[in-house]
Amino acid sequence: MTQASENVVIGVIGGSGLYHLDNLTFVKYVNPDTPWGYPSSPITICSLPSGTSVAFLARHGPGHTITPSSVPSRANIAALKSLGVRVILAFSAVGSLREEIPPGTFCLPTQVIDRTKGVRPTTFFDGSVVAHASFGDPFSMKLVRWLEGEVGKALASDSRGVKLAVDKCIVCMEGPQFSTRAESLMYRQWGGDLINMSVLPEAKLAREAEISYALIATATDYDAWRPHTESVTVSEVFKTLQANAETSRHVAAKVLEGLNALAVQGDILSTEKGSMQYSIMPRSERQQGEDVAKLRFILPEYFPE
Ligand SMILES: CSC[C@H]1O[C@H](OP(=O)(O)O)[C@H](O)[C@@H]1O
Ligand SMILES: Nc1ncnc2[nH]cnc12
Repeated sequence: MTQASENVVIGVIGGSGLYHLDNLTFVKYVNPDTPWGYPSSPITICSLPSGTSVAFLARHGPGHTITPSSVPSRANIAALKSLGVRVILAFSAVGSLREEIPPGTFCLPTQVIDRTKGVRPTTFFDGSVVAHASFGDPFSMKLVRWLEGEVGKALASDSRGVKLAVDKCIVCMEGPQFSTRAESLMYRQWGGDLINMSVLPEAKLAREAEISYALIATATDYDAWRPHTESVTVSEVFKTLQANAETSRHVAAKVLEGLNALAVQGDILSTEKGSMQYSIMPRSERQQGEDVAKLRFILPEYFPE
């Protein structure tokens, strides 16, 4: 296993349609081997105009060959953490469950409803070391509040006229098939505003690794709830995917410099950093050495040699 810190503080995860940040300067690829295997794709280290490096990872692989249920999220989060990443800005193509969120809208959700089906590993603590991370606020609220202003400004400076919706609730479903109309209507009744297949377990694992995580959800379709309208298809999603990816690259280029400065200064990390200290169940001689060694990879401060 390689645990070579690149002194990169910000990680970007790209979803459907967002397979690179080629508007930033390419530096190199790195491919950390983690106790949970290799990430979805080699990670691209890119530099911002100031020379600051950021890490980019394509969630479904560079050729979109990994289904949402098979994304190696533990390896992805562990690999980013091993490079030094403390903040993840994740992008996702999402369906809209609300008339007022048309395709093309960018959203910053603050809540999640879990409709995954237990087929994805959801924790780093599945061996003899047990932990219960707080997840009432599944996104880093300091990060989300900062992004509301900065993403809003970035979108206002772009010619596409994309709107930003805030304080939304995203449903994470098990794909790969899209929802039935009945499910889509039910999610609306539950208070869901958006739907995707990817935010979990990614957000949970980022929390366990004490990484501040926020999602920029980019709406591609109206899912299946609208009467007299065709339910979502991949060709529908593709109509907005490319434009959303270009806007995402514009947003990333605009916000990453400020985000890096804020992360280095530290306050934006303060809710997540240190949060696992009291989430890990007390030590016992029954904890296995190999489990402790794996956890040392993501949380070395709690599992010293
Ligand atoms: C291509 S439509 C369904 C697919 O798109 C989203 O992926 P991502 O979140 O990585 O942008 C959604 O979650 C599904 O995985
Ligand atoms: N309608 C939808 N349901 C789930 N994931 C999606 N990703 C994009 N659109 C989606």
